[in-house]
Amino acid sequence: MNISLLEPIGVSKHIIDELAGDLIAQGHRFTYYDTKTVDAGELAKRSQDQDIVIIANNPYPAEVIHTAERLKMIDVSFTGIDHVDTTTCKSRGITVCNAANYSNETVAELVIGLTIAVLRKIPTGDIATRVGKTSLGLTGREIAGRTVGIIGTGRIGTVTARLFAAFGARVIAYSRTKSAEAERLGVTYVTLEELMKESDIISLHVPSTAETKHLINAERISLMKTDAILINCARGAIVDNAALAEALRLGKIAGAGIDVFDMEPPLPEKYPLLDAPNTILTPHIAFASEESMKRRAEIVFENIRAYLNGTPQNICKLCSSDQKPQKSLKSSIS
Ligand SMILES: NC(=O)C1=CN([C@@H]2O[C@H](COP(=O)(O)OP(=O)(O)OC[C@H]3O[C@@H](n4cnc5c(N)ncnc54)[C@H](O)[C@@H]3O)[C@@H](O)[C@H]2O)C=CC1
Ligand SMILES: O=C(O)C(=O)CO
Repeated sequence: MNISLLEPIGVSKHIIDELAGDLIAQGHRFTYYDTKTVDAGELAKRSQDQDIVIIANNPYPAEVIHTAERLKMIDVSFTGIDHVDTTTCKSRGITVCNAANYSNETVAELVIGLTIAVLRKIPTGDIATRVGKTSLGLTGREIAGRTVGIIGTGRIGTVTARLFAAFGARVIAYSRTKSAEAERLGVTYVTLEELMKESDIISLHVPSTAETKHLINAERISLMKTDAILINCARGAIVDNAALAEALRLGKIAGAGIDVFDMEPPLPEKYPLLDAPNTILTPHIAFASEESMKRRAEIVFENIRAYLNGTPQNICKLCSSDQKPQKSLKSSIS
């Protein structure tokens, strides 16, 4: 088989060589590209004559998939596969796998970090200290005793629930599928409306699909308490970010911690959240730790071995339209 890693995945060439060693020994041809590309034409060139490709950040659109006539498997070194044209993959019978589980703790820890940074006004405190000011006006709030609402209790949402529970928060959740682990931790499932109304801290952990686009819109934001905060380490499209920025500016909610946007950073100068008050922005780094980078490289190569052995793992649902929106939890838990 021709196997190509089309762009770097956050570990050194040395680690990639080690991970690809047994595939090469078995007679597979492995190609490694160490330059990033955002150009679909170049991506198509790199994909030509390949049976299996490993991808990362770059969108993998229909035009690229169509030209890669031999393609059988796309190994996405991400958790989210929203940048891959899964409809075309489905029609071509191409298997799409992801790197599920590689960054559960890493993402959940950034959620906690952003929450504390917003509640305790850490960036403002940092600036105040450097310009010789006092702690005046920097009284923060604790996580302990607050209600945290987790939207999407899958792999990352469940770890996030565990960390918040360890801080002494009451954790409630809304999710298409319930997590037995979350329930064991004492998480209570509620409707989305109840979650929006009752939570002091809301953290998003659903994938970006047609159903979750602007799940958090102006109407739902208006249900939030005026002293509540929103954390988004999932995908930008899940939130109507113009509506969020407006709510922050008008003081309808108290703050936000945002790692993901409608586009990948760098953000345009006029991006709505850039001047929103009490808001901390990070440039899509929730996934990125030394530990998670190593894990995801191992997982993508395990995915290839499993596929070649006829026991594929981490296969993704290929069409978001397969997923039914959740109207109320009772009617849709699977
Ligand atoms: N900012 C970052 O660096 C990273 C972001 N992510 C994002 O986090 C997302 C979640 O990852 P995992 O927890 O591994 O996914 P997962 O598939 O384990 O969990 C997703 C959860 O969302 C629920 N869900 C899906 N559609 C829903 C809907 N319409 N309404 C209610 N619930 C719904 C599912 O039932 C499931 O419980 C990824 O899809 C990705 O977009 C993941 C890794 C890093
Ligand atoms: O793994 C993911 O889904 C990510 O967002 C990594 O950037």
